[in-house]
Amino acid sequence: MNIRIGNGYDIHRLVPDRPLILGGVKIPHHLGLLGHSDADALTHAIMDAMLGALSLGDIGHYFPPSDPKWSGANSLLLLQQVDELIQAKGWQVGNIDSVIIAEQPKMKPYLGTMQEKLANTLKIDNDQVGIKATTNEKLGPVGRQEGIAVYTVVLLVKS
Ligand SMILES: Nc1ccn([C@@H]2O[C@H](COP(=O)(O)O)[C@@H](O)[C@H]2O)c(=O)n1
Ligand SMILES: C[C@@]1(CO)OP(=O)(O)OP(=O)(O)OC[C@H]1O
Repeated sequence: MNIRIGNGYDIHRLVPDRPLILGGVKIPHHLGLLGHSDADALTHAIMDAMLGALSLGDIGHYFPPSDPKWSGANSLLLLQQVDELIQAKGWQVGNIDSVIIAEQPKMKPYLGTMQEKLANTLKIDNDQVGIKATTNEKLGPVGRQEGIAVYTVVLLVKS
């Protein structure tokens, strides 16, 4: 088989005094995402989808939240490591499709820069990285702006 598909999901709580980082982009907002690392839920969902596509477990296995080494970690650097892992097994990213679910702030002005940063990290073209945003129509914890969630699908192709 020359293609494999994986899906990823992540959610992080929105709290004061933390940066809001998604796809390696720092987004101005009065709340940020809580986590052991930089809490970049978009990059985390992409890594989980890449690992899932090859049945390689999840990011917690490679970067345990209990390990001080990953405190404040830049998730793009973790993504680079996951990419190296799949490449060593003979695979590369074909395309990514992600949706960020956030009531606020508006993501649209930052989606292009997220796309560029993720594509640069993975050494693929920008048009191989799709990122969309939607609100949760004020429903549930995401709708109450208690957190931001991300769903991702990744297609891997044999290199
Ligand atoms: N955090 C968000 C949420 C949405 N958008 C953009 O607004 C459009 C409409 O969103 P609805 O949830 O009301 O359907 C959406 O298609 C995005 O273009 C955004 O930028 N940031
Ligand atoms: C990358 C890690 C490292 O602690 O980041 P966290 O900020 O803990 O985020 P989470 O998505 O809960 O789990 C993944 C972890 O492996």
